[in-house]
Amino acid sequence: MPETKKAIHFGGGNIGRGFVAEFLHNSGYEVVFVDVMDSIINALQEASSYEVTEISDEGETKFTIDNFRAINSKHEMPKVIEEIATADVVTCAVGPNILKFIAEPIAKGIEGRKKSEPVAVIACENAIGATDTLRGFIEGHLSDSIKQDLKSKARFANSAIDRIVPIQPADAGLNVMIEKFYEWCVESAPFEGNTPSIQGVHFVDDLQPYIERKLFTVNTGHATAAYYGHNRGKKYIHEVLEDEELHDIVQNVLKETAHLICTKHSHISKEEQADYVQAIVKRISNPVLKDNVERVGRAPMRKLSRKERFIGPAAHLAEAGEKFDCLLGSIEMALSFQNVEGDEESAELANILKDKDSKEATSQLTGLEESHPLFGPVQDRVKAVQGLYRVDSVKA
Ligand SMILES: NC(=O)C1=CN([C@@H]2O[C@H](COP(=O)(O)OP(=O)(O)OC[C@H]3O[C@@H](n4cnc5c(N)ncnc54)[C@H](O)[C@@H]3O)[C@@H](O)[C@H]2O)C=CC1
Ligand SMILES: O=P(O)(O)OC[C@H]1O[C@](O)(CO)[C@@H](O)[C@@H]1O
Repeated sequence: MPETKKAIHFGGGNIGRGFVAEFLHNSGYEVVFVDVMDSIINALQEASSYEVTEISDEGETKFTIDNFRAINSKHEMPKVIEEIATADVVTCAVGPNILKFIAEPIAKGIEGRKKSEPVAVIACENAIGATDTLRGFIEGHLSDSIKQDLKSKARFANSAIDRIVPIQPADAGLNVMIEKFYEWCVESAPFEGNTPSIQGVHFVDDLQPYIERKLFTVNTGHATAAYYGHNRGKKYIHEVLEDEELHDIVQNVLKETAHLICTKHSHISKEEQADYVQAIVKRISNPVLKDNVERVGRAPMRKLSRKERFIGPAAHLAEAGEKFDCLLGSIEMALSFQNVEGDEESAELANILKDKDSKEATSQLTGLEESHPLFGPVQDRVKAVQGLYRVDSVKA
């Protein structure tokens, strides 16, 4: 009998249970969830299965996920390390800011590797180069000798992951309702011909066009809808898209990023990108998802950072002397996403905008250099949100 494959997955949240674990399970892996939230781990330890419901225009399809275990890394870190030492795959969907916290057990599992085959490490976060970032943190915990021969112990592949998983109803327990559409692209080169077998994953030679197209279309459009929607008092994303003015704003922002994507990645034609944009707008307009603007807008400081969905494309466009004023509107709305209940970054953003002058705030929030052609236009939006035009001009 063939040996069962084992995947360790950090983050038993929405995308973890609903997407990553579903694919791993359907590909024959035993999934070991690792999380720090007692309620999720206890529920996973008590359950023998849960349900993933895919929803689309054609109706619902239910999948049962079983063959999993769960470990609470807050209390049982040695067990986590032990599991990684014998795993085939390690994935995570914890949020880009959490990668540094999961690096140490992965490093220790790699140090204590008991399998002759290297473990495949794939971070499933909405960020460019998330696996590279995780690898950097992992290497900080590895001995020099292991680092020199890391390829024989672990292979690291970046990925782009796209599927909308809204906040689940309070009584859903472990069950997850998820859109039917998915895209999970993973770099193939790090595996040197021996890619892990995960059904539904699209292994690609060059991830850059996929991750940029995804982040600068799906996430730019979605977050634009969220921030404008929050500003206009909308509750759900589909309500934002039902508003004609806001719908046009989202489409116009995506015209700017489409121009960038087609210019930068010449094999993506204007027609192909236009179709992709309309498919995305249709996805995010789906009322069945009942996706809250606060969920989609969560973590505004991460979303305003240098390589992310607004500053990333706007900086490229500004450098090329191209139009980016619709993206500036999204940036201004993101800056206005302050003190939202349950969102720590939105409170920190409010404090920065209150305590710092516009130059310091622009620099801290966006990571742009003052000499960058985008700096001035963003600083103007920062000033507008601060309502400090006169104070700033006195300071300058
Ligand atoms: N929800 C979505 O539609 C999509 C989310 N993503 C990405 O997936 C990631 C996770 O998103 P969601 O699942 O929506 O969030 P979530 O909040 O539902 O899940 C995150 C999970 O990580 C856990 N966690 C936090 N710190 C941890 C640690 N130190 N060790 C282990 N687990 C830890 C949390 O307890 C939580 O269960 C994010 O990077 C997000 O950008 C990507 C595509 C779609
Ligand atoms: O934490 P983030 O970056 O908002 O990730 C969730 C986003 O990813 C998406 O699922 C798109 O794949 C959107 O639903 C959502 O806006």
